Amino acid sequence: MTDWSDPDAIDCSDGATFDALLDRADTREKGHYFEFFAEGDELTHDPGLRLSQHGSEQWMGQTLNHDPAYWRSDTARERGFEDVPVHPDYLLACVMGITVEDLSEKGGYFLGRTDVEFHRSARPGTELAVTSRVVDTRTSSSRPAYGIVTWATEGRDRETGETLVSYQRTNMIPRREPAATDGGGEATGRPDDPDGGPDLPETLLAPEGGRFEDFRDALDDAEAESAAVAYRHERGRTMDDQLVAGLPLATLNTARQHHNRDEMADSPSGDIVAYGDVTRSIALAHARSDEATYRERRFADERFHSFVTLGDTIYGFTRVLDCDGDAGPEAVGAVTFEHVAFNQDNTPVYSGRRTALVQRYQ
Ligand SMILES: CC(C)(COP(=O)(O)OP(=O)(O)OC[C@H]1O[C@@H](n2cnc3c(N)ncnc32)[C@H](O)[C@@H]1OP(=O)(O)O)[C@@H](O)C(=O)NCCC(=O)NCCSC(=O)C[C@](C)(O)C(=O)O
Repeated sequence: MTDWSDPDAIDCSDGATFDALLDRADTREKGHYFEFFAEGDELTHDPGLRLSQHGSEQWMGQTLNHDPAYWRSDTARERGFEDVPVHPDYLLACVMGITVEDLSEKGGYFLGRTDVEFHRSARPGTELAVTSRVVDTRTSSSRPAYGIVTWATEGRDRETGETLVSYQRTNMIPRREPAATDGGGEATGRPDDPDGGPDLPETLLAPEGGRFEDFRDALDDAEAESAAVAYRHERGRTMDDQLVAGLPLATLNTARQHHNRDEMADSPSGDIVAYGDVTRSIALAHARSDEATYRERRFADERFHSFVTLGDTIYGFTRVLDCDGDAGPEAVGAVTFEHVAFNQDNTPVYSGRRTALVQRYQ
């Protein structure tokens, strides 16, 4: 009779026997299926994460976000920070990263996010406390293997209890008992146009520079010429392993989509995909490199339209929607942009509206 306490009871040299053994073993599952979530449920996310200067600098370097206020104390102070804070994209990615184990580790893709508000900046060393509330659940009509869940999430400073950032995000989440298989067709790669809104005019203007007045003057010119203020950014960034797998893991984002090629081979994307926050941060970096950003304010209507996989290159396109000269301190004005990230085939992969305070000419 086999002695099951014998360390040699598992014969690793015999592939077929081991295969049969795996077949009989239950898998201790991670994450939750769609059915787990009920509207109104509150979840406290336990993974500890301390925002670090290294993490922030690594994120900024890899995503091309080079705003000196997040690297250097002299510029940080000039811009009204007490000290060098972590970059807001890193903060947001970390707050979301540590929710993944509870909310979306089971799989299914990040579809969109809205009402992203930065309440205060965070210093390196801040320990996070993150909670989420289930806002909405519904089954997907086009992809019966999935449900669609929306959560409201708040990231706080664990020591002071102050809210740092809050948002609502929506994911596809696999159903425990899918109505059918995947059910959906290939992603179209075309952004939805929920309003069926008008196309952009023929004439697209670019602002002369990156200061508040440049955006305001461009909008005034565009109105006079029935044009739009919309332009491309020159830089591109090819998705390598560090971006696709490394950065999400550094934020404790355990979604298999980013680091398990084996599991993802049978998924709708067929391969690992970039964390949405990495893709968006790269496109925003391209846009910020063409503007004198003072402070990030808020994001709305963020959508992830198509997969980004290893080897794809991310470019940015920006449209200026609005300028508000009365917002924020005297030396700045608020500009609302629509940013689109697109790949080497000009396929949009992300879009979202962003309001930032932008410096004026002194
Ligand atoms: C997923 C794909 C294949 C679906 O492609 P499709 O052609 O089926 O597309 P769809 O029409 O855009 O959407 C399917 C359903 O979702 C709904 N929907 C869509 N957007 C929203 C939204 N914002 N709010 C509410 N609902 C939304 C939409 O209304 C529809 O509902 P229906 O099935 O009942 O008709 C396609 O959209 C795609 O390729 N998207 C890109 C996904 C992606 O790469 N996301 C980022 C990476 S995953 C990630 O970062 C993971 C993370 C952060 O780690 C982690 O959550 O754990």
